[in-house]
Amino acid sequence: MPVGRPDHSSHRSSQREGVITGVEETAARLTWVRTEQSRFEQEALRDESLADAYDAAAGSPAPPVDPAAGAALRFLAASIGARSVVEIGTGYGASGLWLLRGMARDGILTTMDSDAVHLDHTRALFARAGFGAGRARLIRGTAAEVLPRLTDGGYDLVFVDAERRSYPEFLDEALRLLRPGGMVVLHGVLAGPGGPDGPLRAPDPAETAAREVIGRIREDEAFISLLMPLGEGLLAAIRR
Ligand SMILES: C[S@@+](CC[C@H](N)C(=O)[O-])C[C@H]1O[C@@H](n2cnc3c(N)ncnc32)[C@H](O)[C@@H]1O
Repeated sequence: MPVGRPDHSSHRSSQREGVITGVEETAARLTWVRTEQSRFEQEALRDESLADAYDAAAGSPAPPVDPAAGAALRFLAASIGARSVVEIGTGYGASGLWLLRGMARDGILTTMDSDAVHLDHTRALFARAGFGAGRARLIRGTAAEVLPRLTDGGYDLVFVDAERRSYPEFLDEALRLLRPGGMVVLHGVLAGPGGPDGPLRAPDPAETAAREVIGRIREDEAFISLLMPLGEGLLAAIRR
């Protein structure tokens, strides 16, 4: 019986089918993930105050954390029963509201922004949401001006969402402010078109700074850390 070339065609077509099935499964899974995420987002936006914050920030140069990242902030604040929280970068108040919703009922949020218009908007927003002056301190100024006035070791959580090129300095300040076991959370650490091997373009100072804090936190055994691909990248770390 002549021995012909082995026929791989059925194997190839079943491989192709396998690949197609795999692609379809991945696509179906992604659709499901997006659907569930958007359900969470829709749920969050039923909260009128949050919806106001997102409306006010739309198209502004102070983009809010997206609802998935906001829900993570609320969760993190609740998980440590945060009573004293510092926020760098108030914006139009979305992240502040998420934090307040997770904090202990008598917790106080200290939030700062260099822009008075953002603070005025957020003060009114917080008041409408039931968080008056007793629950939130809104301070006008740059982080460099305000942070040195805050007490060492006095805070449970520090959230950073402003001027990424200053993240290394903000991390140093956050570590000074946190009590032992406190948590620092930085937003935007995965923003930008960079990739694992570095972008094929001139280095961007904001991205370089973000990479520096990711590296510092990852390599320092004093931290228990978590990098979440939510929003523009949320990096949380607890200092033992
Ligand atoms: C990305 S927005 C914050 C969005 C806000 N966290 C939210 O989720 O709604 C950044 C904010 O930081 C403020 N900002 C930028 N650089 C700052 C600095 N060095 N110190 C204090 N605020 C700063 C801007 O005015 C802007 O309102």
